[in-house]
Amino acid sequence: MKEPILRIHHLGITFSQYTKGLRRTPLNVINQLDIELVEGEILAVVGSSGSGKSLLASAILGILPGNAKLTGDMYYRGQRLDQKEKERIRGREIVLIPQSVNYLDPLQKVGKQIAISIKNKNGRHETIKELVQRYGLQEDVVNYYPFQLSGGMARKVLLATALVSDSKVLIADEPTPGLDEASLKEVLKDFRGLADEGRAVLMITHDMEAALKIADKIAVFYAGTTLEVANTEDFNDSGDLLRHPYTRALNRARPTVRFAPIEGSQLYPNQLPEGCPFSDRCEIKTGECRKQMPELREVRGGKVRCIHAT
Ligand SMILES: Nc1ncnc2c1ncn2[C@@H]1O[C@H](COP(=O)(O)OP(=O)(O)OP(=O)(O)O)[C@@H](O)[C@H]1O
Ligand code: NI
Repeated sequence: MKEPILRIHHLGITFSQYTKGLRRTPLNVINQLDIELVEGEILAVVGSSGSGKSLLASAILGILPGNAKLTGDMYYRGQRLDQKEKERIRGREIVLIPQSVNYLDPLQKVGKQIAISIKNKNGRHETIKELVQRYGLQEDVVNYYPFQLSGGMARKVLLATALVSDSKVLIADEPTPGLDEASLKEVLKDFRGLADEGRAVLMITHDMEAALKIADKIAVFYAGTTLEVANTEDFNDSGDLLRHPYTRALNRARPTVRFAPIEGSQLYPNQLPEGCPFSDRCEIKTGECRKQMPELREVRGGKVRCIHAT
């Protein structure tokens, strides 16, 4: 097996929040996130709103707010990734396409922002021109300021900026909303191209169909924990190859499978049951599930955090 370029092990995030007066209460929002990124692969991270997808990205890049406390370990190329190292490689070796397009510098023209990312100074102009055409942007978009862009256009600019960088790891947080069908295809193709060049891509998305189209593996997050890491092929109509009851439910909810919604909803971090965070909604839970958080373990070529998975 290939050594992962980025490994997140038992990541936890707790925010200390000021409540009445000067009292601080810790709010544990991420419990146990575990993922591995491998060069040449695309890992999609799926999970409902609030499951911790964007926080994972912020934790990797070292851009969490000051009141966040991290636990667990991260390794980049086998070396422990501390805050200083994160700052050193951010934007160079690990590049983020953020969820919010407010990330673009409002005071700088779009073309200039793309140009900064291009390592090879010769041919900059051509590279930008090519990207602009590829994503169907008007040619004069390079002279726009970010406020003059629509949401979809801004997203394409962010994508273009990340694509021309020389990074080893690309993290894209919800890259697809606001894209038309043709651009979506182009983006997914570009991600595949990056992976085929030997880079690693982490794609955070709500769009299960897009994830299944291009990812090699799918990590399923729920309430701040990784419940399963499955191979894309495991998501077939029967769902028999999937390992976790939540992943199977997600699979059944796909329009092309049965469109069966999942009952109940993900609880807020401070309301989670003891033990397995999914146990309050689970069809196969037993008393045992409430005792402790299950470990993420290998089952049939994937990983699952469920004591009943076989
Ligand atoms: N600065 C913060 N202080 C306190 N709680 C926070 C903070 N940022 C995020 N959270 C909480 O952490 C949890 C995970 O948030 P996160 O943004 O990672 O979710 P997400 O999976 O990216 O959701 P979405 O799909 O909506 O983007 C949520 O419950 C959120 O309310
Ligand atoms: Ni998010």
